[in-house]
Amino acid sequence: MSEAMLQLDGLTKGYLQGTPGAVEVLRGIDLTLSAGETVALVAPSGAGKSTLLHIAGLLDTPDAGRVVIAGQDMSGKGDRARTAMRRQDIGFIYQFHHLLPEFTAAENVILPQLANGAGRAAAAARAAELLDRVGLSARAGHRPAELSGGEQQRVAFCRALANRPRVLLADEPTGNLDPETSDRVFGALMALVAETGLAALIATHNMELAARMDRVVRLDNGRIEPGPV
Ligand SMILES: Nc1ncnc2c1ncn2[C@@H]1O[C@H](COP(=O)(O)OP(=O)(O)OP(=O)(O)O)[C@@H](O)[C@H]1O
Repeated sequence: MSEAMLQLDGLTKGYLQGTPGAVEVLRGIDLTLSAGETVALVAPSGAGKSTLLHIAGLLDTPDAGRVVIAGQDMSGKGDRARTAMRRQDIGFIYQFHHLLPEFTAAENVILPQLANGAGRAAAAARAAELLDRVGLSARAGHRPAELSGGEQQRVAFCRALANRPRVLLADEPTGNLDPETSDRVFGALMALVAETGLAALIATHNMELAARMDRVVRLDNGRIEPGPV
């Protein structure tokens, strides 16, 4: 393990403050992931997992505390700096994959690379390599509607890793995959983590997968506790 890649310091976040429905979701989150480290985030429903992933991924801002990515403190940074960091250095895999329906699997993996300044040939080669690693070469020309849910999820995985992010944030990335495919996708993810030194924070309810990561942490009552769970 080497330098900190994702550092969350004293994050707090509440909703509807000052109203009777006020909820304090995060009450002081401290969590650091090193380069090449995989951490399973386990949380009961409603504990604030999405809130935490959104703040870590610069899609939302905390009430207090800071998010440091690859040594850069992102608190107080403007929209442009946050967007640039998100595009270059953060990969997201959502529970619902949000693929672009009018584009093929390959194009869904190519487009974020073009947006990040890659050339077309290099982007296409990278997309082909990633799709191959998750067993989808034969589906590269299919649109999302022509793919199964698990196949769409695998495309989302390739898209998230296309720009070689330094941080990967995932919400149940293997949630709707059968055990064998889940194993394959997880294996591909682990290999990519080892090759690229990215830091991966992966929310999952799958204890078997969680146990294969470097560390398990539990989010409960607004705080992070170390595993076991
Ligand atoms: N915009 C909002 N306004 C008010 N309350 C919110 C808002 N977003 C989330 N909450 C509340 O904050 C809490 C945490 O929500 P969050 O979506 O982060 O949970 P989660 O752990 O991801 O849940 P799940 O695993 O069930 O998807 C919940 O009690 C939710 O009702």
